[in-house]
Amino acid sequence: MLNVQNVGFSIEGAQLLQSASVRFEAGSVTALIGPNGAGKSTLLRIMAGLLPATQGQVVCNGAPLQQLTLAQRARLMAYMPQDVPPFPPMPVREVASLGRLPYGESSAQALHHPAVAQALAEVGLQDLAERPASQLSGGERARLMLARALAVQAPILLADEPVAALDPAHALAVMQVFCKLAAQGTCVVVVLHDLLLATRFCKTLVLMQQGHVRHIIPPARLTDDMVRQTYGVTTRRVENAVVPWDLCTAQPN
Ligand SMILES: Nc1ncnc2c1ncn2[C@@H]1O[C@H](COP(=O)(O)OP(=O)(O)OP(=O)(O)O)[C@@H](O)[C@H]1O
Repeated sequence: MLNVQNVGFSIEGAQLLQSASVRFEAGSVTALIGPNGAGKSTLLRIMAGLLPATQGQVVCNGAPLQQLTLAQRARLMAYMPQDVPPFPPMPVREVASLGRLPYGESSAQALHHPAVAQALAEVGLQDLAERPASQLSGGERARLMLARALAVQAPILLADEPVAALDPAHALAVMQVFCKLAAQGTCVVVVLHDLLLATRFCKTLVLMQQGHVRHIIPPARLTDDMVRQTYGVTTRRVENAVVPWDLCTAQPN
């Protein structure tokens, strides 16, 4: 569905992404994992068409991304950014309804579209729907950004650290929503630092380090050595999921 072909990105002499090639399939949840500064957000932003690749291309359903119009892209892909901006004092429901903008609906239609109510319920914000968004806590703001993306009901969902600010219950609920969407055919790509959630819920892991895609593997093939070499931490296992456990005495490669 989304084919990243030999994509690189450099700026002011710094090579942030090196010849990345990854295919993201419909009906699956893929995690982009890797340490701070590995290039995960850069790759996600290029996939969303928000940053132009300086090498290679992203092909979406057979068409290079730059051949799609902005309107086509907006309906095809929903994007949740890593940084949540301060919201104006408009109601939570209205912020979520901005996800309907790509469809040219009136604000009233968008506000009452079932996708908006569903998105708010999926992130557990239905009871705060009429509250000014400016009053939300950090985790609630992150959930609202996700609700706005979910309200698009796009076949591709790109989310940058959607659970980083969430408590365990909401983080689990959001991962379950991603799995449900994947089961309905959505291509979900999510940047995660939580290896437990990544290995438990995602079908594929794309392990990045220093601008390189190091491994594209199912969670079962994520070895302790890979984690040690990439993050400099030891691991424990809970069922089949990986938990970072201790700092290695040796520096990571
Ligand atoms: N304009 C720039 N010039 C030079 N380096 C930059 C520029 N913008 C970003 N970088 C660097 O590019 C690297 C990749 O950034 P990116 O945001 O993609 O990392 P990330 O894997 O998402 O990290 P994190 O987990 O911390 O969010 C970082 O080391 C960052 O400092």
